[in-house]
Formats: sequence, structure tokens, C-alpha cells
Amino acid sequence: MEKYDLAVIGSGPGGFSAAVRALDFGKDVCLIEAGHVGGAGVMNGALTSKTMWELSHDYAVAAAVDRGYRASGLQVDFTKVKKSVMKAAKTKQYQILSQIETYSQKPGQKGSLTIKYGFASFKDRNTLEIDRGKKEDKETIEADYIIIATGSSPRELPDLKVDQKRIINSDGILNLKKFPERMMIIGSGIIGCEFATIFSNFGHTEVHLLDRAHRVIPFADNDVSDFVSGNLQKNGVVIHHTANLRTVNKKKDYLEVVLDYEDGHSTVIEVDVVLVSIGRDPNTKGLGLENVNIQTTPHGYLKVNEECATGDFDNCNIFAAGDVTGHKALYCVAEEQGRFIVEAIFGELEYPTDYSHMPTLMFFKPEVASVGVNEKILQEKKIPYKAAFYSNEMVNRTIAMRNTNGFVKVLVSDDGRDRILGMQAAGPQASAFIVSVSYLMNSESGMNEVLRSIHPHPSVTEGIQECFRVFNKRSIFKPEAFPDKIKSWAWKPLELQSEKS
Ligand SMILES: Cc1cc2nc3c(=O)[nH]c(=O)nc-3n(C[C@H](O)[C@H](O)[C@H](O)COP(=O)(O)OP(=O)(O)OC[C@H]3O[C@@H](n4cnc5c(N)ncnc54)[C@H](O)[C@@H]3O)c2cc1C
Ligand SMILES: NC(=O)c1ccc[n+]([C@@H]2O[C@H](COP(=O)([O-])OP(=O)(O)OC[C@H]3O[C@@H](n4cnc5c(N)ncnc54)[C@H](O)[C@@H]3O)[C@@H](O)[C@H]2O)c1
Repeated sequence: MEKYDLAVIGSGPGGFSAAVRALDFGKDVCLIEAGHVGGAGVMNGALTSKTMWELSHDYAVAAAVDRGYRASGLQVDFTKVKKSVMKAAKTKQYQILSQIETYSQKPGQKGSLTIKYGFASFKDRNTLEIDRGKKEDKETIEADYIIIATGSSPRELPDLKVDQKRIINSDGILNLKKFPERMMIIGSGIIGCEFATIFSNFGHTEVHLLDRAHRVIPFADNDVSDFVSGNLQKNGVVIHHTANLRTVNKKKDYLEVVLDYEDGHSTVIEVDVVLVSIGRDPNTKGLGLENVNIQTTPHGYLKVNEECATGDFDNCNIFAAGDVTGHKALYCVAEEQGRFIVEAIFGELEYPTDYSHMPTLMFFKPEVASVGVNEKILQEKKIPYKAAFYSNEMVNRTIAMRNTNGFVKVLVSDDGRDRILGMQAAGPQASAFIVSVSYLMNSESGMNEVLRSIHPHPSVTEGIQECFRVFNKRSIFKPEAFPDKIKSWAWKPLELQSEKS
């Protein structure tokens, strides 16, 4: 039986980062993958969806007719779009495979990386069985430490069977043969709104989005989710708020979707494809967790502690990273946890993982980014705050881009210290500049540090600086002159409000 220092189940961002970091410590590592190399970080997930988003965004810009140019003969072919998406995915997969081959076992080498394909499950705390799906094609390996980085899969609706042809989830997007003429997206979270943006950007699909609540992306502040749904509607998406899916009747040439609304009325809509995007479930089934006495939460996530260990760190050899842990299901979280575990096991931890200042990006039209907490969370926790809003309509760079649909909203503490608590931003480059505020938050800087630095002109980030200046009435343009574009307000819990009065 082959023996390794570390075995990692799953080659997504969590598993791959752990495997590679272990090489840095001279360890022999076995990486086991049951599906696509790179996991949802590459295929049917972050990279493929972002490639589609980029292509759809460029196409929408090329198709615009309000900027002084008009493209003639602009065409888009779904099969060619898919080819570009696959090229992007293959680029990353071959980078991963090239690195694995570079570090494959060689005589006398300290540290090696071996990939094995198949479904891994625990026999005991140091032994994994790898099942290649064919009868008798099983292998058993041993490892001192094992990391579970098995990711997550699209959640299913109990009464709607996904066939990945006409009723699909995010794993089935690339199975489509052409742009659907009509599409119903069930679930208006990040994945639902991203694909609503992508398909409406290409302009070949009538997109319907089912939102069972009153607002899309329910965890966002109301102004942010209103901004997102307003833009989706402007892009042609029909949003069905407060609708519940009753049934999908499969007809020979189309699907009949029946929706029941909160106010009691119902609608029947004809579409060609239904996309289910109602969340994701952790991949913990079939892992043989009962053989190693590892518990899951009621939702199937692995219970891990601060060190991502499945038990007491000093006596534990089984760890978990990524979506399977129930932390935010993000690429950067998985990758960070993978590195972190290996550093904790084989090295020395320099600092604990802090998830609180990790930015989140959402690829809509335009992109939306956030870091820290939002107003909803602050109000839930009854933390007083001050807020300022600065529209991109006032920012010279976005005026020059002819693309002013966006804003910066900053939240600072209302305790005399002006600590930065969070920022939400939308518009061009928001996904890049959000990191600057994340750095400030990590270094526990306050508003004054932002005000001391001078932002170059013309840059999109001038909006951030002006937004901060709004708090102490130093902005060049004033809320009084532009009340819908520049705003500030404060919030405190009711009990504190009455204290003052
Ligand atoms: C459509 C979509 C878009 C996304 N966009 C973004 C984005 O823009 N930004 C972002 O930060 N995040 C995004 N995400 C989320 C991100 O992809 C995930 O959070 C991330 O991939 C999780 O990494 P992971 O290593 O935990 O698991 P995964 O990437 O899911 O990888 C797990 C791997 O484990 C394998 N596996 C499972 N069970 C076994 C087993 N028993 N034996 C062997 N192998 C096994 C699977 O085949 C898979 O390859 C997106 C996700 C989706 C679905
Ligand atoms: N840009 C990014 O960072 C990015 C992009 C895509 C996915 N992701 C990750 O993937 C995760 C999963 O995305 P998601 O959009 O599937 O989940 P989500 O949790 O973001 O949204 C699910 C949505 O489906 C709705 N829903 C749940 N059950 C429903 C039902 N029975 N009928 C109708 N609606 C229902 C919820 O109310 C919610 O609006 C995200 O939470 C995120 O962590 C990140």
C-alpha cells in the first residue's frame, strides 16, 4: 500500500492549495479527484462562469448604441462562446496538471505530488479507499494526515428532477447547445443573478428570474439589492418577486412553468430551459465519515474548529477546507483554508485566519463588491454607524467611461473613532478597488488615513475618497446640490435614540 505524509480529497482551490503548500514543507502528497481537476474553482463554477460573464459583458458593450459607435453585423454563437469558456478552463487545468507533473515522484526528491483519479472514502483515520467506478478497480492508500476538500454541489428541488438538458443547474450550463429562447431561473441569489446577467447581456434569451422573497440577493442591504434588480430589469430580465414554483410541466417542445404568488394569483409561463440555483449542499455523502467518527451539521457540513480540524487540534489528523466546512462558499476562503491547515500541521502559524475583511464580488451589470459588514448586519447587532453614499455619476473617470451606473457606500463606526466597518461598491473596477479598503480594515485604519492619501486623477477610486470626505463635509461636491447622488445618514438602535432625546 502506498504511504503519504498527506492525502487531500478534492483538487478544487481548497485541496490544491493545501497539496502545493505541503510540497513547500518537503512532504509527499497524494491528491485525489473524483471529477474535474480544479473543482468548481475551474469547471462549472468560478472560472467558467466568470469567463462567460466577461464575454457577455464585452458583447453588451459592443452592442451598445448610445456611445457614438454602432457595430454592424454583430453576431454571437453559443457554441463558439462555449469553446472560449472551455479554453479558459483548460488553461487553468493544464497549469494545475503541469505543476503536478513537475513535482511528481522522482528518486531522491524531497516532497512529491501524486494525483489519483477516483472517489475517496475513509476506511479508518489513516486509510482511504479510492474507487474508480469500475468493478474491482479500487486502491487503498495510507496517509499521516488527511484533508477533506470535497466542495459542494447544486442543491436540488425535491419535486423537480434536473436532467441537465432542459432542466439544468449551474453544472449543466455548458450542456446547452444554443442560447435558449426563453429561460426561467429559480433562485435569485448570486448564481441566479449572475446567470440572469450573462444571458440577458447576450440578448438572445428572454430571461425570467424567480425571487421567492421581495428582493433579490436577500443577504444584501435593500438599496444594493434594489440596485441589482433595477439593473437586471433594465437589461430585460423579468423578475417574479414573491413567486413560488408550483410545478414544471414538460411538454415536447417547451416547458410550462406554474408560479404561485404571495398575493394569491398564479401565472403560467412557457420557457425552453429552467435553471435551478437555490444554493449549494456540501459533498459529504459517501465519504465513510462513520468509519472515522466525524459528525456533520444538520445541513451536512463538517464540524471544524478554528484550525479547520475535525477534532481537538493536538490529537487530530483529519482536517477540512472549503465549501464543505460551511464557511462562505468562496474560492478565496477555500484556498486560504487549504494553506492554513498545512501551515498549522507542518509549520508554524503566523496569524489566524480572519474571514471578516474578506471581500465578496458579484458579477452583475455592473459588478458589485463588498467588504466588512453591511447595514443589515449592523442593525441586527444594534451597532450604531454612520453611512455615506457617493454616486459614480459624480466621478470624472466613470463619466469619461460613459458608464456612471455605480456607487460607493461606506459605513464607519459612530463612536468618535470613525473605524471603517464596511463598504459596498458597484460599477467598473469595483472588484479591483474593494481590496484597498480591505487593507485599511485589516490595518485597523480609520477614515483619517483615507483622507490623508491623495488618489490619482482620473481614477475610479476618487469616488471612495470623496465618499469618506462626505462624513466631515469636506467633499468638493455637496449633498445639498446633488441630494440623490451624494448622501450621508446615521443609524442607532431605538434604545440609544430615546436616550439622547
Ligand atoms: C457557478 C459558480 C460560480 C462561482 N463563482 C465564484 C466567484 O466568482 N468567486 C468566488 O470566490 N467563488 C465562486 N464560486 C464558489 C467557488 O467555486 C467555490 O467556493 C470553491 O470552488 C470551493 O472550493 P473547494 O475546494 O471547497 O471545492 P470545489 O471547488 O467544489 O472542489 C471540490 C473537488 O472535490 C472533488 N470531490 C468531491 N468528493 C470527492 C471524493 N469523495 N473523492 C475525490 N474527490 C472528490 C470534486 O469532484 C471537486 O473537484 C462559484 C461557484 C459556482 C458554482
Ligand atoms: N461571485 C461569487 O463570489 C459567487 C458566484 C457564484 C456563487 N458563489 C457561491 O456559491 C454559493 C451558492 O450560490 P447560489 O446562488 O446557489 O446560492 P445563494 O444562497 O446565494 O442563493 C440561493 C437563492 O435561492 C433562493 N431559494 C432557496 N430555496 C428556494 C426555493 N425552493 N425556491 C426558490 N428560491 C429558493 C434563496 O432565497 C436565495 O435567494 C453562494 O452563496 C456563493 O458563496 C459565489
